Amino acid sequence: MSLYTAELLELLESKMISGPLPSYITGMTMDSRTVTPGDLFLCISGTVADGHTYAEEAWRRGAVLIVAEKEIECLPPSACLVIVKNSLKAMTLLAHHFYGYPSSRMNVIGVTGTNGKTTVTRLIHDILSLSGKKAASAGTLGFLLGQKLTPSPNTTSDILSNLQFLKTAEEAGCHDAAFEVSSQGLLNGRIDGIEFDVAVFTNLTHEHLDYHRTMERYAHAKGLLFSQLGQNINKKKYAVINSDDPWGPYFSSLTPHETITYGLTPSADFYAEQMIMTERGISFLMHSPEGAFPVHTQYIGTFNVYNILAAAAALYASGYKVEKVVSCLPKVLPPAGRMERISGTDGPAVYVDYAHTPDAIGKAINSLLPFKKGKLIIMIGGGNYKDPSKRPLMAREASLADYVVITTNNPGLEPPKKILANFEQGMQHSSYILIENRAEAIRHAVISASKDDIVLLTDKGHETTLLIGTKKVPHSDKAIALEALAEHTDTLMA
Ligand SMILES: CC(=O)N[C@H]1[C@@H](OP(=O)(O)OP(=O)(O)OC[C@H]2O[C@@H](n3ccc(=O)[nH]c3=O)[C@H](O)[C@@H]2O)O[C@H](CO)[C@@H](O)[C@@H]1O[C@H](C)C(=O)N[C@@H](C)C(=O)N[C@H](CCC(=O)O)C(=O)O
Ligand SMILES: Nc1ncnc2c1ncn2[C@@H]1O[C@H](COP(=O)(O)OP(=O)(O)OP(=O)(O)O)[C@@H](O)[C@H]1O
Repeated sequence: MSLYTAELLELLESKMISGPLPSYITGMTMDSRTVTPGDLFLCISGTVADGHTYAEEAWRRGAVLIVAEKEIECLPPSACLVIVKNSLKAMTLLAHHFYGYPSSRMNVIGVTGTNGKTTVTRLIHDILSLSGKKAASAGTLGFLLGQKLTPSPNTTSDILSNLQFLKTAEEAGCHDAAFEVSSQGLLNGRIDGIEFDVAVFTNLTHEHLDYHRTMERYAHAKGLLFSQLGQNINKKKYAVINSDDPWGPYFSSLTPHETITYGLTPSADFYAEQMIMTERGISFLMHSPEGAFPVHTQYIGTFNVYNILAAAAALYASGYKVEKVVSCLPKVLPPAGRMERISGTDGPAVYVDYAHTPDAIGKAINSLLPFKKGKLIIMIGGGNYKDPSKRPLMAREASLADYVVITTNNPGLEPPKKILANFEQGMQHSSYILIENRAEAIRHAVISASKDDIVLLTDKGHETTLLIGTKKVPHSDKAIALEALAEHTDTLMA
């Protein structure tokens, strides 16, 4: 793939060019470590590093054009440097042109909210795949095209990666793509200019307040997705809104486009009733603008009823028949590490989950309470200075369980004792224990369980590393729990 440089640079209003302009570029990157010969390298000033300091390395690796915000002295005169006012904005403009505006021809669904983004995007992806379509989704679990998964460091990746993914998806014959859209991603321009056709709001509760400071500012950041949806009023687009969430009306008000609501109340366009919960999954009757359909799923928890309604409403807004969507649901598996039951039928029931907000902890516990025969044991954790204000609230929700194991997760450079003390402030009863080491905490939670008990390990889900100090070490809640469980079940059965 290549593009004439002169055509590309015409997009930039004010720029200063020095050095000989190459005729064309063959790629674009903002990371010197990924430069291949013929690339355009964009210097971005980040929070940890400054891309301008890597310009010379990029040039040595074969970048033929450097776009930056200032002069770069170490570049040789033979290098072509284009100076712009804002390289992030320039990158967005250039990238849309370079990748050929794929979102304008595709159906792009953006999913935002505090909890449920991964679950809803994966539901959309898997339902489409099961109905024989090539589907794409992007989020915390990575970029998924068909069944090919490429990991990504962020929930919402940078604009270059997003556009490259959309282009690859379009070329692979994919018409629909579902993106998880985080508040940080929105504020940092990671989805700027992408033409969304459907924007989904799941819920808004306490999270990331170290970053946003207030719920109003957090809501404003998430709302940018809905404002972006409103930019092209000539095209039919939809906002899909959880009408049971107190923030629902705020998000609907941000777009002039049609709103489709979902929830558990009959006034919603998509609503659920007659819910039957078993340990194997939820069944319910889904009312929709196309009629009522019985739904059977392998998901557990009322919160997943909301996620399923959100996915169904988003697919309906995308032109798919509700009956077809519902017919695929029994085969859709929940994403890895989300209320994933890792134990068999002998011994305690052990679940690995990704709940890391007060709301999610409360909902995860409530989803298991109907099946409780003995004790419910929960493990909660946190670390690395990530929104310490949510910790006492998480502990308060965790107090719904009979026994609470409080531990760290990715402690990073934060003192473990301080993390545990933060959680301890919110405990509502005295049946809890503080264990700094996460692996030890998992083993303790599992061996404290009797045959009829339930163990819920939260906060880590699918992740496979643990940040200790500045080092990432391999770690899996699931693997440690399975090992402890195998030994413990033998003892219980002996
Ligand atoms: C604070 C923050 O948002 N950081 C994001 C940001 O990194 P940054 O601006 O700090 O980048 P940097 O490391 O300083 O580097 C600056 C520039 O130098 C370049 N560089 C750097 C090193 C080098 O050798 N060569 C080189 O060219 C980099 O490629 C970059 O262009 O841009 C990077 C690329 O897009 C992101 O991966 C990174 O996310 C970090 C990992 C992160 O943890 N972000 C969090 C806050 C976040 O965004 N979280 C939300 C999830 C929220 C949720 O749902 O829970 C998310 O969407 O992931
Ligand atoms: N609709 C929901 N309401 C409340 N809690 C939910 C909901 N959906 C999922 N959860 C809880 O949140 C956890 C994370 O779910 P999911 O990964 O779908 O959310 P997310 O928004 O993608 O999170 P993140 O952006 O942090 O990756 C789940 O393991 C579950 O405990």
